[in-house]
Amino acid sequence: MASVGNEVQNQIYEGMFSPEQKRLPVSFEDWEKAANNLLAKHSFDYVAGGAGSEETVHNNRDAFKRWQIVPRMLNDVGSRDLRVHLLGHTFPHPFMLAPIGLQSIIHPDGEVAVAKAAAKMGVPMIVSTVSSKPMEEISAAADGSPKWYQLYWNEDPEITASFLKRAERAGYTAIVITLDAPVTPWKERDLTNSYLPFMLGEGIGNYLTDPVFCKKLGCDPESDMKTTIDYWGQIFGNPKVTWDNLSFIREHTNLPILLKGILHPNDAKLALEYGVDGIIVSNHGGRQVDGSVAALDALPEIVAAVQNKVPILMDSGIRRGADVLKALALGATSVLIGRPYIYGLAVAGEEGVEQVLRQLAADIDLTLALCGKNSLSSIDRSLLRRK
Ligand SMILES: Cc1cc2nc3c(=O)[nH]c(=O)nc-3n(C[C@H](O)[C@H](O)[C@H](O)COP(=O)(O)O)c2cc1C
Ligand SMILES: O=C(O)C(=O)c1ccccc1
Repeated sequence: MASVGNEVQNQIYEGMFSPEQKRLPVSFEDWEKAANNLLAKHSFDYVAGGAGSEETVHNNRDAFKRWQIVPRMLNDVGSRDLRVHLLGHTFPHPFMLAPIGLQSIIHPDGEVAVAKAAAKMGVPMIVSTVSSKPMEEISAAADGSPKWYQLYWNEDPEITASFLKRAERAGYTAIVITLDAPVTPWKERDLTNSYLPFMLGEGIGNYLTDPVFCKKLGCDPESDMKTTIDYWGQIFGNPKVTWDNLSFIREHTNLPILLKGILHPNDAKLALEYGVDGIIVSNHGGRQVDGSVAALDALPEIVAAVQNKVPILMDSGIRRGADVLKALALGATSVLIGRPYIYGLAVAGEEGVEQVLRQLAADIDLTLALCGKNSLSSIDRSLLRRK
């Protein structure tokens, strides 16, 4: 491999071309296939599936194909700067790990394995409210590496406040509020498999360890799982919240707040009015509304509406380096990946996640160079042509 630029590049490529890497898949499709072979059908379907006919899952991918990269030549790409500056921090790569709940259904080490792999690569992890493990344990595994906390509103404000306090104390540096899941979506694979893992107590690690939850429950949560899950079902989720409820979150945390699940430019404008610190354009990987706009297609109008006032991140359908560059060219500061790292976790635990992250980082680096660019900040709309 000729000239791999700087230290970050050297770390990405370490061992990548050694024969033993042949054990693990390379393409997204092969990771997905390997995960499908290893996981129980209901678990794989839970991850891969989307809402209804899964049209949105397909829309997300099709949207990337409608944009084509027009590479430039002779621009000195010997060393590339892949860093991203976001909310006062500098991250080595332009991607983060999307919040994904219930990871113990994929691998017994779940979020702990993911946190270790992310920390090795300096990739920030966003930890879900419905993580299998408690947020403190995941934070300890991340060993000082940056992580954000994703909040699902609870019916009970005291529990929500307790989660926010715990997140700040455990070293999380931003709060991501997910807006696009006010109710449980219509997911036909899960209904066909009769598999609703959160009703089996798979994603309640944060609740089992929460002093407010436990006090209200009035018993030791682990000793009476049925009562615990019933109570969790009563307080989890809050479809009644409105924009005005954001003030409650603001009052209970000093951390920056990002809203995840914005698709309409008018909602992006409202987000600015309500003083949030960032926006994540996302359709939850196609898991909520069947036949909804692809996240990438929603991005340009939101970028125009926000006018650089806050950073915009994007997820849903990112699979390869070129996808990341397209999202950045359309105005995203960084992106989130979901299923790709979960398939890495399914196939080879921590090592699998690390390998997926390295492969994506390498693909981004090489594609950037081949586009005639040597930094992410030099990417803009002029890199793309709409098909
Ligand atoms: C199995 C699974 C569980 C998820 N759980 C959460 C969650 O707990 N909180 C959340 O905000 N988003 C959740 N998401 C959505 C992801 O954060 C992200 O938006 C989506 O996976 C991105 O799309 P991609 O998988 O196509 O990359 C989940 C997605 C999957 C696949
Ligand atoms: O599965 C999901 O996408 C998700 O966000 C979720 C929401 C509630 C409970 C468990 C997972």
